[in-house]
Amino acid sequence: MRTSIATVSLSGPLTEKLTAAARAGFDGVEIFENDLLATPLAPEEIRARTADLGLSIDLYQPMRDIEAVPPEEFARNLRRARHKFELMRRLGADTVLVCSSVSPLAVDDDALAAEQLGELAALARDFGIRVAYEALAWGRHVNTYEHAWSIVRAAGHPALGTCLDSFHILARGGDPKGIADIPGEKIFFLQLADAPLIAMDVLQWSRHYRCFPGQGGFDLAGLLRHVIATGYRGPLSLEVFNDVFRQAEAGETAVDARRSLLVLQEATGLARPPAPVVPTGVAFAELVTPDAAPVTGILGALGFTRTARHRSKPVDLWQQGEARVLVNTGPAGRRGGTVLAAVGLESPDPAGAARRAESLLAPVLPRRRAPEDAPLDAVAAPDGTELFFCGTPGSRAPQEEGDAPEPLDWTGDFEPVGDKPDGGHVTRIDHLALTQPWHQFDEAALFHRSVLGLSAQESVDVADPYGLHRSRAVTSADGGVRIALGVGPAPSGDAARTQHIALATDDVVGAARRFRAAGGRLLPVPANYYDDLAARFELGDGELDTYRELGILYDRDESGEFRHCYTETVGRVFFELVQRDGGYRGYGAQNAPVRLAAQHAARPGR
Ligand SMILES: O=C(O)c1ccc(O)c(O)c1
Ligand SMILES: [Mg+2]
Repeated sequence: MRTSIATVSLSGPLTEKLTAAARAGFDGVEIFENDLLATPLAPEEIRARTADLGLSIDLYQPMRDIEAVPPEEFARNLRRARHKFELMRRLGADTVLVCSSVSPLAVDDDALAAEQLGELAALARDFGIRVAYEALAWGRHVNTYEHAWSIVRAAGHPALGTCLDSFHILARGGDPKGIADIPGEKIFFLQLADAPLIAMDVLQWSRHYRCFPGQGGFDLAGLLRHVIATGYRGPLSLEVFNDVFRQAEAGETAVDARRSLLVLQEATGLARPPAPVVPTGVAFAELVTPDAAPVTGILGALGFTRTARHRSKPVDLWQQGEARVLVNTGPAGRRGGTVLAAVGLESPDPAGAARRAESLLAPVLPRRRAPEDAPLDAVAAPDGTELFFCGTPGSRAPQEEGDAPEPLDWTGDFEPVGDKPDGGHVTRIDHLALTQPWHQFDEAALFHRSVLGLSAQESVDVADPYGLHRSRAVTSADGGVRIALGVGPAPSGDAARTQHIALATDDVVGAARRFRAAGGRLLPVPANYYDDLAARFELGDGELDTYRELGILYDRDESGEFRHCYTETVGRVFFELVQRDGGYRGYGAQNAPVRLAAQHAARPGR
């Protein structure tokens, strides 16, 4: 089916919105009246511009407060409509959206509404235009899709149909089953928007918090199935009023938007992108840094050993158990300080994972970053983190003739340096925590969920001394891959977007002691935290003292316990040591405000 996006969903002047929509691969746009009023382009120029970009103008909107009004008012409305129909003729747009009246002049009289909408449709038909009548959730008398449809049916005019908008239907708790009662050819337009499930005034909710399908809590796939069943074959159009998208870069938002539609189309059988290939583990985390010493000092104190060096680049492999950290001092590090620039994901089918990613519009990175590198498939996540699809441990290039020569084992690029591991306490990477740019949190969650096939957990808010920090983990079923996506208080520059590598250990006390004995500095935690811990939990003898001494934080849920502590921060990056016991699945969110405050306090200059 054709895809479309409302210009109100994107930021910038109309021309930028159109370019962004076209580049992201949309087939058409809904032009919002405000965008038209504000552009210096004549309607004919907009028409030419959209045509050049390969876009159709699928809808002009909105026309407001038309129906169920006294005759003299309706005469004025028709005059207004005639102007707009003339404009639409110049634009080359053939469908206009009329939303249900919010005017105090409107009366609760369906017969009058039907009669006047019929008259409007008769006028529209003279211009070759169709009228799509939409129930706003806060319409004065008409606020459900069933009601709007019953008026359209009563009017019985071929140029009058209805426009369904998922937000208005689902925000009021409407049942989309009834959509099946509408003949497909009378659904003139379909607008799709999701929204987070928050209790608030429906108009404010609609105008500020809509989001793209899959980013909120509505069952859009369920609704869409009902619409498809009617035989509707018009565009799937995104109409998303959102305060963040109004500010974010239009090109990025448009890609996020199109990805959301692809995922929705997949969920409803309208599209068949390559199936997701869920990663099974973290092959490596790669730090890029202008100066290796601070990072390798921490890694060494944590018990990591430099086991190998890249054959041709200034990249070292530091390893402990199954945890592998690459330290790259190449040119990239001279730009942005110390950052977690790349993640290697172990995949049972790296090429399939890459095909999935590409089909969902993930930017594909060159397979070889240098001629001597193993040709790994890689894509960029929304925050720019490079994701490499690596083979699973032990996987080799297919050896038989005709097989693609894929050296899936990236470690082949590395030459052992002979240093032997000396027995630290770290076993593997438990999770990676990546703070996202302020405007990309929802996009990042949808990206990791849909592109990588990970499951998104509940989003949690934690207090930071300078604002709120939101966090949402995306994980594989067995916890082999866990990525905690976060977003800090806005506006936060790149430097404030911390990233951390959480390292699993079976003995966090031993690991912390080893780190300290080797000269590492753990994040100090205030005494008040431990007084509170004593009040909340009955811990064993001496346990609390040990935690207090080392700065270990503690949490417990129904299924298990969590103990964790933090290193100092280098550039944007720090490390966490975590010990999970029992089936604890969280990340210590309860402790995050204390940790965030301690990190602020530890910043140089405070
Ligand atoms: O918020 C509004 O006014 C508005 C306008 C047009 C729409 O299609 C809509 O869903 C809402
Ligand atoms: Mg709408």
